[in-house]
Amino acid sequence: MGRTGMDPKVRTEAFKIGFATVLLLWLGRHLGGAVWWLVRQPALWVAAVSWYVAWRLWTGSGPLVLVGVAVVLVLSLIAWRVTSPGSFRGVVAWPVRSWWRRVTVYRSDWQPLMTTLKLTAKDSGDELLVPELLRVRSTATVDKVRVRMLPGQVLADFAKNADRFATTFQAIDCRVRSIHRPQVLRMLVFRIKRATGRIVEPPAPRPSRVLELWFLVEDPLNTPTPMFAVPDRPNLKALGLAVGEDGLTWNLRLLANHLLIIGATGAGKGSVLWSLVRSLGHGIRVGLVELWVVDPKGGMEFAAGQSLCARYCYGDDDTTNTDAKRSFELTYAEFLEAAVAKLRERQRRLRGIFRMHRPAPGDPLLVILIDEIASLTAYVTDRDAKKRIEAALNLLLSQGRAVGVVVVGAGQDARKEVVAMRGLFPTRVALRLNEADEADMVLGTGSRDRGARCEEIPTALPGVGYVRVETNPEPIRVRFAYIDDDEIHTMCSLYAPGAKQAAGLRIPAHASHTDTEEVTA
Ligand SMILES: Nc1ncnc2c1ncn2[C@@H]1O[C@H](COP(=O)(O)OP(=O)(O)OP(=O)(O)O)[C@@H](O)[C@H]1O
Repeated sequence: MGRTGMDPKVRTEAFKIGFATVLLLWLGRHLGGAVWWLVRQPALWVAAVSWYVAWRLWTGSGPLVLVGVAVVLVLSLIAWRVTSPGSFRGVVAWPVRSWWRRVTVYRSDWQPLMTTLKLTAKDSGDELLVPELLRVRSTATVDKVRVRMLPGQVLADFAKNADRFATTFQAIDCRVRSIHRPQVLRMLVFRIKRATGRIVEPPAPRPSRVLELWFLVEDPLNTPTPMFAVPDRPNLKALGLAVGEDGLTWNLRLLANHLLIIGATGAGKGSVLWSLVRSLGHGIRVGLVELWVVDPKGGMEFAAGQSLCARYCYGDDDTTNTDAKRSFELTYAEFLEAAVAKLRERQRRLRGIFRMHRPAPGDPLLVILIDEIASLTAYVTDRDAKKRIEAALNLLLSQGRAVGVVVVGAGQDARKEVVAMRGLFPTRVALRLNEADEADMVLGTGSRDRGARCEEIPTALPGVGYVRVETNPEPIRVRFAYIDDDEIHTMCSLYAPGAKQAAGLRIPAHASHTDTEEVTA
């Protein structure tokens, strides 16, 4: 080794570049950057074109014409806002708000904040590197700010500063969410394969260096979520049940899924269950969906909706249990074993033909809905019943998804000794909980650190909770729609299996929610 520590056999050649080339390269780089920046400034373009048109009108036709055009423009915008509020928001209101918030709120304090939080770095030339503020997308309630992290940074570096971000930008709260890299080509290949009948898994999400900060500017969840319109044919991959912090609908994928709902007493578990049942209304009516309900609270939750169920069981003084000496808990076991028999029958029928059951009238999606799941797991005293229930439940949870048997369980207690099989539920909802450590028990380790502070949900906000889906570890805060007793009676008359939809009868849409405006207004 030589004095420099380099291999003496390796010779580094010196390249000489002329001053003109260096200047050209420098200009090319900076001009290219400037052009690219200009292309990405729609507000600037709109302003420039408006000024140009205004100037031409002023000089060509006089100020009166200019004022006339301005008045017509304003009136057109008002008419658009009134006749089609949804498109107006998407095309005008939210983009303008996004630009305004970016310029007035986020841009000026961005670099000082990054420096204070030590999220900047210096490159070899001593130039300060700052995480790049990419774009701001605002809804009526949330600003979604995209940031490109510096090399070496991870989401946790930002997540631990969420409170500081919120305070700096005067937001109610701030959530740090990861963004997956777009996979246009891989998704295209996946869709083509699926369209040609090949059952393939969608491409796994790819991490990226971009993350999103969600600043909650107004909380749309402070007001109850109105009921959603019941679709004529439920989309089992996206059932609208709740509203998210961005004021938009949160959809549940029920197909090939299981759902666990945990919440303290009065947290609003009933609203999640009934919102789900209601969204399935027409599916139940035409036999696309079959509801099997276990209601161990003596029928207190679901008795009013019994006519919607293909099977219904409430244990205790269940009329189907005629032998007084027999433990009522065996009724639960038999109920779940009947579901397992269905599962086995479907496995036999579909083996080698389909890998995924496709629900259809006559061959429905079976939804096994269990309220107070602890009554079937932890509180069972009959040992035989306990073993049989556990075996059946585990089978349904581990093998049911592919054959169209879905389990929806609700309860108050998420401890492992109470719901040992909680890991088998891909989608989980944590409503208000009593203890801080319960959020991680329900939603998975690290969920509380990612913002799911369920113990802080006020008792005055029943139906508010955090949802975590299998494909995204970040919990989403939502509020479910509340379904009252009158609505349950209406549902029974409209959606009971086989209920006739009279010709020409328009099923009342009830209160329907479609997007932010209706919620926050
Ligand atoms: N989504 C909601 N929006 C507004 N109010 C709600 C909502 N959900 C529930 N409530 C109110 O809270 C009360 C309690 O709700 P619910 O009975 O669903 O709670 P729960 O979690 O099922 O309680 P428990 O475990 O004691 O049965 C309801 O009577 C209703 O007044």
